[in-house]
Amino acid sequence: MSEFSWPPSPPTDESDLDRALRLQEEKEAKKISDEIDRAIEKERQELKKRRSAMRILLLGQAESGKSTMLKNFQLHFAPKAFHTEVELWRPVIQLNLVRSINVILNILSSVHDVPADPAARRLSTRPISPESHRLLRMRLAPIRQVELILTKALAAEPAEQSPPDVREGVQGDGPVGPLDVCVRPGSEWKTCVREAQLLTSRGTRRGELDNAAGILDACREDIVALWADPGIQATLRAQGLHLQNQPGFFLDQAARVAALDYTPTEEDILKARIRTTGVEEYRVEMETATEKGESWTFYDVGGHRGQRAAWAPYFDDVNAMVFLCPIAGFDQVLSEDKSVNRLRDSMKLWKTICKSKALAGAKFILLLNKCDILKAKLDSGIKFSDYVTVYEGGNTFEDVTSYLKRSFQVIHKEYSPRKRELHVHLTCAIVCPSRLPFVVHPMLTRCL
Ligand SMILES: Nc1nc2c(ncn2[C@@H]2O[C@H](COP(=O)(O)OP(=O)(O)OP(=O)(O)O)[C@@H](O)[C@H]2O)c(=O)[nH]1
Ligand SMILES: [Mg+2]
Repeated sequence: MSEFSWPPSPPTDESDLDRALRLQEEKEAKKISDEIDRAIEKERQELKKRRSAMRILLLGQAESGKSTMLKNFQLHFAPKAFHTEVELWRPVIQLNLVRSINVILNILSSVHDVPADPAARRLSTRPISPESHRLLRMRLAPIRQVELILTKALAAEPAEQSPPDVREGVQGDGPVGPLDVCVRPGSEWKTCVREAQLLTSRGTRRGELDNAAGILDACREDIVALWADPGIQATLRAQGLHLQNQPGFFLDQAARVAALDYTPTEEDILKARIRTTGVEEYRVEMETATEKGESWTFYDVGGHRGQRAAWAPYFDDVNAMVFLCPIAGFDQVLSEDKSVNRLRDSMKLWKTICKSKALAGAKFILLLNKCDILKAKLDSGIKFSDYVTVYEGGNTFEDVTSYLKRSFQVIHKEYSPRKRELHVHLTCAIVCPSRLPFVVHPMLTRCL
């Protein structure tokens, strides 16, 4: 036995009385130690129970990154559950890709002359489409069928086809913009995809999803050529279209996404776009060693203006509120109201949330999101002060973000019904592995 082992070995000359006393002391010591262990375990269980009761509300305007932040959180804390759903995201991402392709095809047909009949061509005032574009459009015509198949498989709403208006923040007038994938509330779309995939795996007949994947694969080279074509890029620029900054942009990954054996990566899933409708409840059953056994409930809301009335019933009952502001939207307008600047809408919304008495007891976390796009915009020369005219600082990422941080903090201080701590972070929700869970989790844990 080592000299440090406990309890120490009794002396060799121990008398009967000493032995009885020693055994008594050891019994007492064990009792105390067991009590301490029990108290620690009880505290641990109680903490776990309280954490299980953790309810977090995610708020922010549409496309601010709420659902993405939740996916990122799941990826980190419940990776097994996240990975069981990888296959379900394939048709969503394919649909995201296909909608971008169809937007380009719509634009090409709206700016170029198409009539095959020479007489009609002569009468048209529109520029003649280059032969290469005409051929691409012809060969990519089956992509419209793919959009129909995937829209049906996801039980999604069909997208507006015209006008093909996807300038910054302008996604058509209709309820579903040409790039937005809008499915039924909750995870019903997952059930639909599961059913469609089951049909395919039974092999009784070729599933619709297989047909869609087959067409996409056959069109792969043309899709890549469409996006790489300098003439098409120039047309998009001339129309003020920056598809790269739009949600669910996968054209730069087309060769991979359109392949028959495509499997979504974690990053693809974070980039995939599905518009949230209503308020969706998600339970994240934590799998990581320290948090194992805990279950956190998130309420992920739809951020479109028409959805915001549904938020209020959830205010009373949450421990924490995470507000996302997509700060890259300073030069964009809302898709639902083109007269409203996105950043201004976010600030107004923030003020309303700060003022809310029902949320007065909740901890607040503010995530200034889409920092990657903000940086790219500022670096490309877009002037922040052209859109926020009161801003007099430099056009650097650091200057702009510290101004935004201050502005949000001032609103919070001024309008909160009572003094409350505010945690503010600059984030990019599509990065993985991300710092986001490490930032958000400790702050949420402190809310208990
Ligand atoms: N580049 C970039 N894209 C992001 C970031 N965060 C989210 N996105 C993308 O932005 C799009 C919209 O994000 P969502 O999470 O669906 O937005 P939301 O707030 O849930 O929107 P609603 O459900 O309509 O309220 C998705 O395609 C995301 O992948 C980010 O930090 N950077
Ligand atoms: Mg959402």
